[in-house]
Amino acid sequence: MESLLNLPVAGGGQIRILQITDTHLFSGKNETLLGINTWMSYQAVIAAILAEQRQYDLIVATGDLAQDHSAQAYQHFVEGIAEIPAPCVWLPGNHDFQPAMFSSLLEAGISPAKQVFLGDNWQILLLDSQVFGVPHGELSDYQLDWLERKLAAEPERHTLLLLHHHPVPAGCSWLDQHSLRNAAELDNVLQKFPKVKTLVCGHIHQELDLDWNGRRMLATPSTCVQFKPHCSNFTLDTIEPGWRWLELHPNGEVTTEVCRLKGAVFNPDTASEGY
Ligand SMILES: Nc1ncnc2c1ncn2[C@@H]1O[C@@H]2COP(=O)(O)O[C@H]2[C@H]1O
Ligand SMILES: [Fe+2]
Repeated sequence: MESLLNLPVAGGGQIRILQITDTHLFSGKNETLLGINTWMSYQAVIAAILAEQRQYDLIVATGDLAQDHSAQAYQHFVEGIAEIPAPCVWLPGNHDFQPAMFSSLLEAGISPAKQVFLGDNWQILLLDSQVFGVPHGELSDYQLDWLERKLAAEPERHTLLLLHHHPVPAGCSWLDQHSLRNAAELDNVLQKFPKVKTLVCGHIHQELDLDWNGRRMLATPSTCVQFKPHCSNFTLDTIEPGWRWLELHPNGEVTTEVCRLKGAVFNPDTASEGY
């Protein structure tokens, strides 16, 4: 688990990251979540990413990759991601089953590294905020200590911090009960490290770009169902599945954009009340 991935960066030092999140895949490729076939929407997202012809140095998968705990679901994830010519790293979400996730992804050559050096200026740290069996998140003392050690050991590097659960209210009260419960403890650690300016999460199935005590907190659409922003009760959105690219600049700045599929091909069952 302590393994470090050290990736060279070509050209002018710009680092190009692709974020894929909340694929919610099943063991069967015909299974659906709230009316959307998650394998088909994932495949459509991968095809759209390839059609854009952007180059990536790294893919980050930010949790809820499987919906049913099965090894096959993780193998389906690999089948899709293998089409994009870049290494991939991952972290778990509330729905993931880490024994199957770890071994299926490792067997496919996907590194379990939770620290990635990208050239000389940047690192990516991936946190595990899963509390097994419940939708909300929490960072264990081990995770918080690990984070502090990794940040303290690399004071010159800019750090992009990834975790599944949102540490700041998203504005949907039904989702905010499932947020990172001990965000204040994360904040305490990060206050010592002002070079951590950007956090990226998944989980809330919507695009978000908020300030969190002077840091930027980004959230990204799922590759399947979308949740409607600013709703108190569970509400699906009919906006298309998506993904995010990020460019990390040598001076610590981050450029980013969310992209979505075109055309209303994947229509969720808006009458459903949860899962
Ligand atoms: N109707 C609901 N009310 C509250 N939470 C829900 C509802 N339906 C699903 N959830 C949980 O909310 C979570 C938000 O995103 P997840 O994909 O992690 O998984 C979801 C479920 O665990
Ligand atoms: Fe989640």
